Amino acid sequence: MAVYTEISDEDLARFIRSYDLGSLLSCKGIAEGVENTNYLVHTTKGAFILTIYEKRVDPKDLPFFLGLMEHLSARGVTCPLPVRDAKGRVLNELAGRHAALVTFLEGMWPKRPKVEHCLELGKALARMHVAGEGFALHRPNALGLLGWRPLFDKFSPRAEEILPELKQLISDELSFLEASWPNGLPQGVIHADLFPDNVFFIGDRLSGLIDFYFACDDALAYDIAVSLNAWCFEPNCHFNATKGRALLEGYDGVRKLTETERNVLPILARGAAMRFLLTRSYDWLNTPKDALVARKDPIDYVRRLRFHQSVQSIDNYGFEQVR
Ligand SMILES: Nc1ncnc2c1ncn2[C@@H]1O[C@H](COP(=O)(O)OP(=O)(O)O)[C@@H](O)[C@H]1O
Ligand SMILES: N[C@@H](CCOP(=O)(O)O)C(=O)O
Repeated sequence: MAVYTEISDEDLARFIRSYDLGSLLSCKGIAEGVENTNYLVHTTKGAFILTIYEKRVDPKDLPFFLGLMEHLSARGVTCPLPVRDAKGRVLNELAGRHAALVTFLEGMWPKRPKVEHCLELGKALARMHVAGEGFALHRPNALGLLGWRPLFDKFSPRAEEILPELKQLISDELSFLEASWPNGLPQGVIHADLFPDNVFFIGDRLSGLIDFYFACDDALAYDIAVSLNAWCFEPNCHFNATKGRALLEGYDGVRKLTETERNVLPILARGAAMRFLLTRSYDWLNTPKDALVARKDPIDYVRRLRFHQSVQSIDNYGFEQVR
């Protein structure tokens, strides 16, 4: 459950009155999610998501995230659209924190993604990358290569509480990644957290993307690596080459991958596995036991990392065999 900040009825009523959204009908905390507090709000003018920004969101990044959703939405990507208040502002305050209202998207996220979902996801990711071109604001990836070691340093003395060999594994892998990380790849705005729970479907049709709060400027192919890890492994952490191939084919049909981008996917996938292994490990060790949030298991990302370490070359992922 991700409701960190409770709001009083008076504060909520005052907040909603500052928008031209009619009368407040209901407001319910949303159980899903990890990072921010979300409420589903109904007014006489429709359904909206009220987000109160929590610990990991730096307030100076909020204009980037909210502006990006406006930019993408204006270019045909179905994503939440920030709502402006009577004074034209998208960013407000509630319960002493930064807060915004965005439009509600219909759809459900796929709990067990199928090959067809991966194909549609690949297309949507590429469309988002193309639509992101020309976005005026910039944000470096705070959880990119340069951010990994400082994050590891924050929990490394306790890493063995998760797995005895975790400290050595991360330390060796960071040295490898720092020495081999590719430069010069095509750059753009990436989502950086496009997991199944951030992609909605109505039936087999992809109906929208949400949760742009890790979006940043980085290598476009790194975003594919994040999604390969999140969508193409089975619950037992075995890689599903058919799903991987569908994701890549969907992507490539909209935005052609360069030869170099294809060839470096294995190392980008190792980096993407490292990024989520680090944040999950940090959260595993630091989330209070009574917090109303479901911690994500770091071990799933140890398994993904070990898989990519064993594969090394794009030719060994089994994409060709499923042709
Ligand atoms: N615009 C939206 N439309 C519909 N549901 C949404 C929207 N934004 C968030 N949600 C709901 O809130 C949940 C958590 O949102 P998310 O942005 O992933 O939170 P967090 O950033 O805290 O992880 C989602 O799984 C979804 O159920
Ligand atoms: N996707 C991350 C956690 C962030 O959660 P989200 O609800 O913001 O997508 C992970 O799985 O580690």
